[in-house]
Amino acid sequence: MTSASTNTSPDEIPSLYGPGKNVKRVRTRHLIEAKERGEKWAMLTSYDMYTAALFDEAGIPALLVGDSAANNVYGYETTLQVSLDELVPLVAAVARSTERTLVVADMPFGSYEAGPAQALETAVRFMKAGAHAVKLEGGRRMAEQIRALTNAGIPVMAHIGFTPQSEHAVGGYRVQGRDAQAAEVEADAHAVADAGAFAVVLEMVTASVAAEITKQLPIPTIGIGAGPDTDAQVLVWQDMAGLRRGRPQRFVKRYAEVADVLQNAAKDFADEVRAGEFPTKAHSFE
Ligand SMILES: Nc1nc(=O)c2c([nH]1)NC[C@@H]1CN(c3ccc(C(=O)N[C@@H](CCC(=O)O)C(=O)O)cc3)CN21
Ligand SMILES: CC(C)C(=O)C(=O)O
Ligand SMILES: [Mg+2]
Repeated sequence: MTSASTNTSPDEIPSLYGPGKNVKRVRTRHLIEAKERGEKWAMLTSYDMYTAALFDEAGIPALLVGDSAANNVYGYETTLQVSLDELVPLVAAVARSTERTLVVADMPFGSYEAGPAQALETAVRFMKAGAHAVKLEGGRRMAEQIRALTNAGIPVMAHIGFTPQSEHAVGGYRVQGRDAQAAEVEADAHAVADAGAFAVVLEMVTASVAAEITKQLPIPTIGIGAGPDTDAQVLVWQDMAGLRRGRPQRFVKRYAEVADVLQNAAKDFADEVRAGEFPTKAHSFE
């Protein structure tokens, strides 16, 4: 994609691939090197061409095609309902629309739990669609899958702490790592790093446990509701940009009110059509 849609030159972007870095395509090693330099970075979700191109041009070094497409694209109640067939075309669209960002495909519920062979089959579909890495939920219990994918040349981002796909086993949306549970989350973090994961998402983990894990692991930690001390942060873009209405989760900060902008545009359009003000001669053909 060209930069026609923004006026930001790639050279001005203060990021992993900013001035002097000249990184053509962000690789997993760049994210690991950023940790070594103490450079923090941001990941966003993306599920379509325009957001992918805009976030790529904005210097976001990693984009996640999340299974959160379930409730942010497809209108399902939870992530449990979205299928691999529904996610593959979104991964392909994001991959086609970006030049430099690392595209991570989130493996949906039911597409990897059966074992390494199933996980490999799923990951291969995503890589053929254009992904550069895959993500899966689970710590110690997914070590075999992480190792199998890594051995096949597929970078794996792990996801521990609160794992939405296991909502029903976990007993709801609950903060992980309090009290005695801290040791469990830490054991998961070490297990995924030892199994070969290049990064790990920590979701709704207490800030102190996330900080401790971040200090101990050689790979970057990416927090969502995990406090300020992880190496990176991730948010669902519709939450971050205020496209999703309603009370945001505690861990969300809204950086725009896109819902208002978009709805006002729709209202203005409809008002002008009703009033006979649109289209004018300028929008018409002789
Ligand atoms: N739009 C969206 N944002 C997300 O962050 C997100 C998704 N969708 N879908 C997949 C998962 C589900 N996630 C979620 C969704 C809701 C809460 C939530 O309601 N949290 C409340 C209560 C936490 C508590 O019980 O203490 C909060 O206020 O943070 C948390 C994680 C994170 N992911
Ligand atoms: C919230 C992030 C980490 C995620 O897994 C998703 O968007 O599906
Ligand atoms: Mg997910």
